[in-house]
Amino acid sequence: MLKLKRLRPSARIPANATPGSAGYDLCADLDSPVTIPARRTVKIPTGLAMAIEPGYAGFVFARSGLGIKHGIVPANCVGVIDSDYRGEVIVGLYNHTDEPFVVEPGDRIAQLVLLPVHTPEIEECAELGETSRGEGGFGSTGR
Ligand SMILES: O=c1ccn([C@H]2C[C@H](O)[C@@H](COP(=O)(O)OP(=O)(O)OP(=O)(O)O)O2)c(=O)[nH]1
Repeated sequence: MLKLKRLRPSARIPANATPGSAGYDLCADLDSPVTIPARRTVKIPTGLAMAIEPGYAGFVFARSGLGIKHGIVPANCVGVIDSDYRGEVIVGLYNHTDEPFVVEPGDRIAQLVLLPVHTPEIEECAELGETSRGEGGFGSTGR
């Protein structure tokens, strides 16, 4: 169960996920349209707070239409919503284009994906254990 709390009556509770869908749409909780200037970030409120079950976290991803067609994506790439966070979920949207972009009240601005997270105790050590990859990375296997 994902517990959601409306912080304002206008906030939109996302529809339940359908089989096969990974994300819950997050909507802009605005009184009036907000403009994201070119190459700028604007924090868009969702009007929602949530209690994610311990052992999980929420990840705020771009919607592909908004990102690919309009260049509007979360400024922090992917927002992380901690399970103990009880404040409002905010989506910082960045406008990658040279034109202003208008967000209308109720627009679906991002999607929330809930994923299990592993948070083991940290152990500092001198040896990490051998692997066939070793330190190879950053294109070491070619294109
Ligand atoms: O896109 C985002 C990212 C985060 N948050 C909220 C939920 C999250 O649990 C909290 C803290 O986020 P994060 O840990 O990424 O922030 P920080 O910059 O490390 O600050 P803090 O010191 O508050 O952890 O802010 C959002 O509402 N939207």
